[in-house]
Amino acid sequence: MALTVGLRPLTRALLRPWARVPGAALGRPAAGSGDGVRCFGSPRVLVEPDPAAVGVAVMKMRNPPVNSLSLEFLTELLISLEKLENDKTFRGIIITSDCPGIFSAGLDLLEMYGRDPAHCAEYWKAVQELWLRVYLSNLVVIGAINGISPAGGCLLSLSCDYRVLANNPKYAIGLNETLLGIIAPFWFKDVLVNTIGHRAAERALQLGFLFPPSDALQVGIVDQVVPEDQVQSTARSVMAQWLAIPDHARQLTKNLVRKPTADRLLQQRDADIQNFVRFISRDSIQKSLHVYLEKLKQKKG
Ligand SMILES: CCCCCCCCCCCC/C=C/CC(=O)SCCNC(=O)CCNC(=O)[C@H](O)C(C)(C)COP(=O)(O)OP(=O)(O)OC[C@H]1O[C@@H](n2cnc3c(N)ncnc32)[C@H](O)[C@@H]1OP(=O)(O)O
Repeated sequence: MALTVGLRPLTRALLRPWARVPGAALGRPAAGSGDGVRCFGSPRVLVEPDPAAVGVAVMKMRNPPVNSLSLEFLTELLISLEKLENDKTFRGIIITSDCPGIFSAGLDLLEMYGRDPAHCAEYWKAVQELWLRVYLSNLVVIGAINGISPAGGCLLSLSCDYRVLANNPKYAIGLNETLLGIIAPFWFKDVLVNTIGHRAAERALQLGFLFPPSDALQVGIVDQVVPEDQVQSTARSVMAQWLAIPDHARQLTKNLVRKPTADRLLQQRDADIQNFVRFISRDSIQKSLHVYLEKLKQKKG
């Protein structure tokens, strides 16, 4: 039976079909242009132009305590990314965190636990949308990963064009869904397989590996590991290298490489939402989430 996905006005305004082709005309006015200071403020997403690099924006996630991807946070991220995408003065974004020690704790478990099917459907649609937005962005997207990034946080990192991870043993990265008693959806899995290969992904996904920096570099889930105080400067240097390539050639090539993976979701978005809602609504899955949330609470003592 088809689910009725009732979207709230803000989310509805934001979420629209994906048909972006690199180089295609973008239909919205340039956000923030004309005032000389392009700064797309929102409560949880700080976006400012990089003072040291023309055409580069730094996007800082600040949804304390752990940058969990709640529906509101996802919506703000989407709005900021759309503004940047539509502002032709920007060619690249560095995504980083404003929460010390945490890049992102992944999807907000409270959006999936004890919620009704309509809410879960709306939430999952926003998760899909953020992934598509980042994964298919025409901009160069560099992840300056300055904290731990499990599950959805790892997917966000994997969707960047390049990942720089701070060398701190606490900053583990990986798709750890099985540790929560849930599973990574096929498009999370596809992105991991594309990045680290089939066999490594098979092990990592089943065992819910969270790779510390040295292992993360070795398996290829990140591209570079650098001292913590050099993450931002390294991301800037890498950005300069990527921006040296003509945009149209880079964008078309990115699309060539990434479109087949994105299309697998685009061709079955509604079915994916229905599968998610059915799965997450199961008693056994809700029980697993409850146990995991309790463990997080108890950890505090
Ligand atoms: C055949 C069937 C087919 C079906 C197909 C459908 C497939 C669909 C399947 C479903 C897929 C769902 C995918 C989910 C992906 C995810 O992203 S799940 C989230 C995974 N995240 C985590 O495991 C991280 C959990 N958090 C932590 O490990 C720690 O919090 C931390 C290491 C990030 C930080 O530690 P610390 O600094 O010590 O802070 P804490 O005290 O632990 O946390 C502070 C505060 O935040 C709350 N919190 C932490 N993480 C989350 C989160 N992800 N969501 C919501 N809330 C979170 C934590 O409970 C604390 O809250 P309180 O202060 O106690 O209120």
